[in-house]
Formats: sequence, C-alpha cells, structure tokens
Amino acid sequence: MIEFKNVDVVFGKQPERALPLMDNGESLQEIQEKTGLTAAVRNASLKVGKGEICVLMGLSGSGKSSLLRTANGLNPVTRGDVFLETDQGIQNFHELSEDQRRHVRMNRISMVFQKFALMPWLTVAENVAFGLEQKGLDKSTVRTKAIEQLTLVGLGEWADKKPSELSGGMQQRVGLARAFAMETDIILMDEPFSALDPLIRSDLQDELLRLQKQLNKTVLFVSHDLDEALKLGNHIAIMKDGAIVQHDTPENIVMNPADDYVEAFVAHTNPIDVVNAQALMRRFDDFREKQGEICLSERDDCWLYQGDSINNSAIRYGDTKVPLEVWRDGDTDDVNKKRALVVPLETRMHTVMALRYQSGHGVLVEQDGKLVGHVGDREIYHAMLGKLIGDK
Ligand SMILES: Nc1ncnc2c1ncn2[C@@H]1O[C@H](COP(=O)(O)OP(=O)(O)OP(=O)(O)O)[C@@H](O)[C@H]1O
Repeated sequence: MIEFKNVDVVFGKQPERALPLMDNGESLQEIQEKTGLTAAVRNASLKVGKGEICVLMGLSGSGKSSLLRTANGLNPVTRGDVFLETDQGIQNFHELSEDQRRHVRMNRISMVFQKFALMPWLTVAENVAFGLEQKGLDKSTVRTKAIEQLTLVGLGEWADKKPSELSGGMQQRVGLARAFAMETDIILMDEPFSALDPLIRSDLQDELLRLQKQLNKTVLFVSHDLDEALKLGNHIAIMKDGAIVQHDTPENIVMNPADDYVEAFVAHTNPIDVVNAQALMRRFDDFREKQGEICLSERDDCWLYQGDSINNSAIRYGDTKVPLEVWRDGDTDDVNKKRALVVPLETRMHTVMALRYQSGHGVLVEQDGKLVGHVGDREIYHAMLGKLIGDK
C-alpha cells in the first residue's frame, strides 16, 4: 500500500515560500513569476492498494513524475505525507531517518524507468542480480533468483548475454525482471514502455498484467497514453497543473469525466473497449427475489435458480430451463446457444455484448466462482448511452 496525503512539491530555493501562494489559489504561472519557484505538485492525495495498478496520467509537465518520485525520496515533499507499508507497519516515508529510508528503498520499493538503465558491461543476469547483491544475499541465491525472474519474463536463455545483444523490448523486460527480483511490494514505473514501438509495447503491457496476476504488487505507473492507462489501470488518476483532477476507475473516467480537461482526454474512447462486466452488471442485491429465485426480467418471465455451484444453477423462462456455462476466453462466435453464459468481472463490454447476441440470453457475472450479477439489454443500452447502472 502507498498513500499520498495532501502532497505539495515545489522546486527551487526555499520552496516553502510558495505554500501561502498555493493556499491562496494562485496559478503555477503566478507563483513562478512572483517567486521563481516551480510548484510541480499541489495538494495531491492518492491511495494505491495492494494488488492494484494505479496509472498517473496527464499532459507533459502536469506533475506526474514529480509526484511518483516522492514515493521513494527521489523528490522531496515540500508539504504533506507519503505513507508506505513497511516491516514496521505504516510509516511516513519523509519522517524516516536516512538509514531507514535506505532500508525501505532496498526492501519495499523498486522502480522501472523509461530508459532501460542497464549496465552495459554486466551480463543480463548480473544486471538483474545487482540489487540483490546490494541486499547482501549470497552469490548462489542471487544467481538462482535472477534466473528465476528472467525465466518469468521469457528471457531465461539470455541470462549470460550482454544488454547490447538484446532488442529494446527485451531490455525493458530485463528492467521488469530486475524490479520484480527485488521482491518489493511497491513498484514505481515512470513511462516504462514509452520508448518502445507499439507492438512490443502492447506485449509488455500484457506481460505486466500477467505478472501482476501472479505477484500482486502495488504499482504506481506513469503514462502519457490513455489506451495504456485504460488497459493497465485498476484506477487512473488524472493530473493537471500539479493537481489530481480525477481519481477513478477507468470506466468512470470514460463515462463520467470530472471536467472538460478529462473529457478532452477521453473524447475519442469507445466505452465498449473500456467498460467491463463489473461496471456494467446489475448486482443481485438489486433484483426481486421470489421463492429462492431471482427475477432477471419480469417481461420475459426470466428467473435465476442458484444451486450449490454455477454448474448446478440455471435460468428459467416460464417452464423452460436453460443451464449455465462458464465462458472460457475464446471465440465469441462459437457459443453454445442452449446455454446461458457466465463471465468473470473483468470481461470487456464488447465481449459481453457479443456473448449476449450470440447466446440469445443475458450474461451472468461471477466472482470467485459465485454468481454476483447480470447484464441484460437494459444494462447494455444504458452503458451505450453513457450511463452505468451503478451510478444512476
Ligand atoms: N528536479 C526539478 N527541478 C526543477 N523543476 C522540476 C524538476 N523536476 C520537475 N520539474 C518541473 O516540475 C513540473 C512538473 O514536471 P514533471 O516531470 O513532474 O511532469 P510530468 O507530468 O511527469 O511531465 P512529463 O510527462 O513530460 O514527464 C515541470 O514544470 C518541470 O519542469
């Protein structure tokens, strides 16, 4: 977990001079003119939970990197707090002694930069091992861990090559392996994929999502690119002139932008590529129940009977029962029309719509093997019109 509370970052001599002006609501430009100081971050509050990827987005100069870099002390905090989960519990990073900070940097936080920052004279494995050696682990443990991490990112065979023998995409994979090897809970990523061409970039995004499923880190990720933010983020925080103007789920950023600035960012995004079943569905708490069955549609006389498992559950239209089937990622054209389909929470709206259309039934949504909601035509139409059922 990492939490920023009312963080201000000001660059220049005697940065505190900017604080009263900031409190007066003066603009960055006014502050710059009056004091010569750069107020890069203004009153930013943001919490990133364990297992979450939060993407910081905004135009160039909006303060994304300045905020990110307060998390490991690369930038000072002029005012405010940065709380981190450490082995001593939750601690305010900027109140720690220099020794304690070094310990936290070594054991709790790692960082991946835009430039791969690999040392050219070391082999790939030695680059991954570097931080582990600093931790004081013995040589054979270090080598084993480095190879394990390289294998995890598909580069096991390349361990003894030099970085210059690898493509840009592979070098950034080494960067990921190096960050993951440190086994820190928190990973800071400052535009790690921006220098890569689009196909490789997309591969690495997939790779990060795959690793994250396995490793469950707390990730703060800076990006310029909305598509990247929508693909990776559980939450997105949009920054403007040093302030966070909206911190929200990707769906809400696209469907309910907080102001014109956010709206301009998302103007060309199609909701069906962003909204997922979780945001789209109507939860069962919201439906009428009768004799143990949930009424999915009054008009169609459609009911859900829930047995002890999904396989033993069914939907019923009047007297006709339709068994359920969990949809496994695959072709949306090739669905069994005699079944109603069940999808996980993260399934994208375009897939849910295709399954609704192909199966002829509303789509059920499961979480950890339990049915939790339903997407029918009403939910789909609402989302197309720019409204999610959850925020009506
Ligand atoms: N070390 C520094 N010293 C002085 N000013 C700085 C420093 N780092 C950043 N700034 C200034 O702070 C403001 C915010 O910069 P920052 O790099 O945080 O923005 P950003 O949103 O990450 O931009 P980009 O997407 O271009 O990297 C800018 O005006 C920048 O010039």
